[in-house]
Amino acid sequence: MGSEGRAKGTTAMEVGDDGVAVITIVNPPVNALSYDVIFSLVDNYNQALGRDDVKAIVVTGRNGKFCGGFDITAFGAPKGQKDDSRSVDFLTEIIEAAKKPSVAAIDGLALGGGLELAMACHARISTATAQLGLPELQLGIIPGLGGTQRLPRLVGITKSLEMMLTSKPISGEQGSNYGLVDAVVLKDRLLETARRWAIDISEYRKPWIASLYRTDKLEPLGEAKEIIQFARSQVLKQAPNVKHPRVCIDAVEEGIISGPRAGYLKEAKGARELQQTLTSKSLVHFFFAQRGASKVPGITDRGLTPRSIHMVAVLGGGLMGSGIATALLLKNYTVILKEVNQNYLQGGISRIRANLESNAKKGRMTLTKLEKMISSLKGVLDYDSFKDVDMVIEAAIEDVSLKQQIFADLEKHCHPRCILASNTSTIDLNIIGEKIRCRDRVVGAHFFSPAHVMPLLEIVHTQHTSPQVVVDLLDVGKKMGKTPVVVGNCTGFAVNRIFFPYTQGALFLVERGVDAYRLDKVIAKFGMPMGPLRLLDLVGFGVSVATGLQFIEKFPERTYRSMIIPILQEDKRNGESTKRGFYMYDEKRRANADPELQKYIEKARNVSSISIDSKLTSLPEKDILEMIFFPVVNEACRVLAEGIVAKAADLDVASIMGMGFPPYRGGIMFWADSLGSKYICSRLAEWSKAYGGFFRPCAYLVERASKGALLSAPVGGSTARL
Ligand SMILES: C[C@H](O)CC(=O)SCCNC(=O)CCNC(=O)[C@H](O)C(C)(C)COP(=O)(O)OP(=O)(O)OC[C@H]1O[C@@H](n2cnc3c(N)ncnc32)[C@H](O)[C@@H]1OP(=O)(O)O
Repeated sequence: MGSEGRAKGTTAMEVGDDGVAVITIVNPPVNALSYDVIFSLVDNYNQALGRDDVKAIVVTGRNGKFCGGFDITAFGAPKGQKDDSRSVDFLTEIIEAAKKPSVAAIDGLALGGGLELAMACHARISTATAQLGLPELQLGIIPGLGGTQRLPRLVGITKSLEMMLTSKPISGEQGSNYGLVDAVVLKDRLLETARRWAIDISEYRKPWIASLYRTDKLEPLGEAKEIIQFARSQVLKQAPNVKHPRVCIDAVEEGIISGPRAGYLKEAKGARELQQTLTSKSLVHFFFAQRGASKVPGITDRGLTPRSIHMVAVLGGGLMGSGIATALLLKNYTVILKEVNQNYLQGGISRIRANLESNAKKGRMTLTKLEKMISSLKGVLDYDSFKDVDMVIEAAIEDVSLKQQIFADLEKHCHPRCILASNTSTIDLNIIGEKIRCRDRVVGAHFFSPAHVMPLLEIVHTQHTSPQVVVDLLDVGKKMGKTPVVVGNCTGFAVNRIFFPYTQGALFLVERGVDAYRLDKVIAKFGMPMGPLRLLDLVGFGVSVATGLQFIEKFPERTYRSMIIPILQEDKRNGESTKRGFYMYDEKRRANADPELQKYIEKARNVSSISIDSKLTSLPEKDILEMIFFPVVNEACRVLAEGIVAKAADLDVASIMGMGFPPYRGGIMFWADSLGSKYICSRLAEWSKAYGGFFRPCAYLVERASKGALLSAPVGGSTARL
């Protein structure tokens, strides 16, 4: 709460000769509204309102950032009743209802409580690039300082619901088009314009507007009800497992039907209750876990600064390589694409162009920008131009000797500081770099398909990789808009290691009599984008067989050997690409159940001498979920215990961004801890007795369970491979 110890942020007030008090929020890095900031803001406001030499007030934020919203680190912190009402009421009572006008001068960002503060002011002046939004729903809560009431009154119900339900901000420029912003100015004119505007309001040359009581932007009641009903049906379809989007819509609706005061009260109650939910705690955990993922002990704490990377070569123009090249071009890197022949090269370039064009079609860039990006791409068939590149990302097929040869060639043709990265998803990097001398430059840059869309980047670090190279790649990853997770070197690294048991568990259950389509439905209902069998179809059986072989070799004692996929392959069923796998696919790539699947499953049972297990055929949903996800938790525990990741939260990020684990469950380890290590271990032990090694709980899990300890509590000892 900040009343004890050092204050967490403050505000500064300066009164000018023009009679304007400028109150500046000072709480780096994003000027969040901590309780100390709120109290200081209230105190300065009261002073300004009481002073005879102050005619009007301008609120702004230090260092080009208006305000990043309520201080998320203070969520759930104990606070007295008095503090609560003081922080909620001051926007309406002290700012909006004051006898002196307020103007918000916005640069950088006005998010959450920051935008709510700005909306309580009587006008908003912004730079064109500032980001304005109410992203509270991404944290499992709703706006709590009047946002659900004021935003619809400033931009209309449709736009406000879109902004809140997607958590996406709009720019100052767009804000001006929608009516959220009163004027857009250059950064160096911001304060001056806001001051003048404030004086103009106080002297009645500009309107004195209280957003809460505006109605001119609201759609007519009948239309409003339809919009709200539509939004409600959409969130029920898209986010059935969480309630905060519905609470948000309810608060908006209350304000429209019963007036802004009633809406405000409904919002305050909803916001307070939602903060205590597991959903919100999970999403807040994910927020900090994402930011924590790029803080790697022993690497990012050495004071190294990233070197500048301009030119990147991508080796291989297949699906992965072209996706990586697209992602680089989108962030203005110069890219060299190398292929083995003209045909493949042309194919790669066409794929990149198609990716960029699809971005342009969605209105994300102009055609001029697209052409400029294409002009930053050079296709080559040899290494002649590699002497100038700062980083190479190899994205050739998963063939060890081919990759070894490529890296040996790269060492000859690239300058000695060039970073040599491989996009391999499973192969040990020490083997890939075996034939070269400069192994400190070798690093894994594991992107996920499609690379220009998927947000995760797994940075794989061997015992030879220099910390500087990891720091450089972290910087490139962030500039590409990815969330990087740094992991140690092993078969499958972190993501594929924990992903593998997910599909294996499904094959195990199906072979023993669980209905394949029911299984997928149960997993999708839990919140995964699709069930494991649909996923196997999507990825293609070739990839899963290749990965499976690596796992059988490395972890034979716990790799489940199912015959279903090889038997499907015998009939040229390779998944979605062949229009048949576990499902059959129509022209529109829609997956439909295939009655013939049963025939293949029965054949697999015969070949492996497995019979249907009557205990499993009518397994309740809860047991299906646990039998699929507990082996994943078990493998995640091994990855943590081996020091492949620095902390459990990294696995939460990896599972959400790499596997599609629902973010509102906080990630695989956070979710597991919500169930308890004891319970998970006991279930695995029970299944392992009945069904063998695939389910056997690992030593780490057994140890945590015996103490009733959290799986995410820091790991002791010196096993770390980072
Ligand atoms: C009552 C109200 O209705 C409730 C609210 O306001 S809830 C809060 C609403 N605000 C938000 O959701 C914004 C959350 N923040 C963000 O989206 C992004 O951090 C940002 C767009 C502000 C900045 O992004 P970026 O420049 O990439 O920097 P980023 O690394 O994310 O953040 C910088 C630091 O600020 C911290 N931070 C960002 N927003 C914060 C906030 N609202 N509270 C506390 N810390 C915050 C981050 O944790 C990070 O800390 P670290 O350096 O120790 O890791």
